[in-house]
Amino acid sequence: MRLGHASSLYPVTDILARDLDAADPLARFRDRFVIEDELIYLDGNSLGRLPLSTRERLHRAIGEWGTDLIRGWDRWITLSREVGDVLATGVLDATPGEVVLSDSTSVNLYKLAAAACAARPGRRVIVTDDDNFPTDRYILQGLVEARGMELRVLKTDIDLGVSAEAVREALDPDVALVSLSHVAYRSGAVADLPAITAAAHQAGALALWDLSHSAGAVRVPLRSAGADLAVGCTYKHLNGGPGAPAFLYVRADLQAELRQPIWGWFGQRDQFDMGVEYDPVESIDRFQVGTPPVLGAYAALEGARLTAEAGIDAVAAKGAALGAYAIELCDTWLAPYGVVVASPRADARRGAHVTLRHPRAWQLSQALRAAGVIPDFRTPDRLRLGFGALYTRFVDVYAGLARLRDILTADSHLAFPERHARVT
Ligand SMILES: Cc1ncc(COP(=O)(O)O)c(C=O)c1O
Ligand SMILES: Nc1c(O)cccc1C(=O)C[C@H](N)C(=O)O
Repeated sequence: MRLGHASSLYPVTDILARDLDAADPLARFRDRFVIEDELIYLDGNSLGRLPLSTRERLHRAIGEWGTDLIRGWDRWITLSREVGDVLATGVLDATPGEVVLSDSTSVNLYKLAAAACAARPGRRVIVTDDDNFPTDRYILQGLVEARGMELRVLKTDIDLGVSAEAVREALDPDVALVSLSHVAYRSGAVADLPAITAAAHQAGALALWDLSHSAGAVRVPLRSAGADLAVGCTYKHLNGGPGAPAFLYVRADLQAELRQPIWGWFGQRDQFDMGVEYDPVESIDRFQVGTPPVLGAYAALEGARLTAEAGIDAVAAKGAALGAYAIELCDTWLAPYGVVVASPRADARRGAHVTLRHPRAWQLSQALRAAGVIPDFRTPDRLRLGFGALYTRFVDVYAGLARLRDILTADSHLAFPERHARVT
């Protein structure tokens, strides 16, 4: 599906949107989700929609709890690996045995960052950027404080993301780890994972990627880039549901070498022998900690399977096309009202969300909600529109931006109170 780039291609009717939906190879996947109203949901990159199969699977899982009781663990005990393998092969371009479902993204980031630093003794710097997601920055701040290390924070253009050049300049023999987001949460900018990973390796450092906004949205070239480490959530583009467990990736040849700091019994060799001393297995399981949340893991499994079934290439192409269409409509309709595209314009440099800048973004977000459109507000003045390739239609993008245009035309957002500045 290709979009042109001349605004004149977009007449102020929804005919093109309807044509694009008619030609969309993923259109049939929308029926696989619970969608019971006319809401225009453009926030799937905070929380994805509920797949029908997940609702059904969770009912079944609860039934299994009721009848199987402790015997259910015969199956549940390997569920985290089962989901990991679906993610590895169907979503992330990794190998079975390199990904496991575990904990939250925050906790996984801590585990892998600490393991990486321990594997590079004598090096005292972690490199990140000032627009990395808050939890990433906080986890790294805590880690360097605890280990007597230093956090080297790159200044980023928040619309364009972190550049490989900037990372290269920050590297020296003191750097143990580079920890960045692949797709930036605010702008959707895609970092050059292969180039940055290669630069980190050249400097003798490891690279750790947060894939929360990438998994199920864009291709993640872990294998071809020789990526070391990654973490990410399953509740955004993977539609795993609120609080669904996160995943972590460790390249196969690094697994036995790395030692993570939370020594739990789910990483232990012969777990049910209840050994006295911690003796972790050599596989990806050594990065697990404790009992997995089984219901959330089933939800993550169904979500991951849906993306794998659709195919990540088709998913990425649709996300890019929806974004390109939103950008065109913004240029055509919204630019005269002072709305500026605050995401990379090139499809290859953008994930599955588009961010718009406007001084009254908060009020616009409230007015949109009142008009049946759910966007996200992000500080300081950003309206973020997330596209779920499996369920967002081009007519949704059209209607969402048409309502934004109407709000701006009527100044109806001014009726909503201003947001008191809070720094994030
Ligand atoms: C890039 C990124 N990392 C991490 C998180 C959240 O991590 P956690 O699930 O641990 O709250 C988010 C969103 O909440 C995110 O966008
Ligand atoms: N994880 C979230 C939560 O627990 C509550 C509200 C929102 C979220 C999000 O996912 C926010 C999202 N990561 C973001 O990029 O802004």
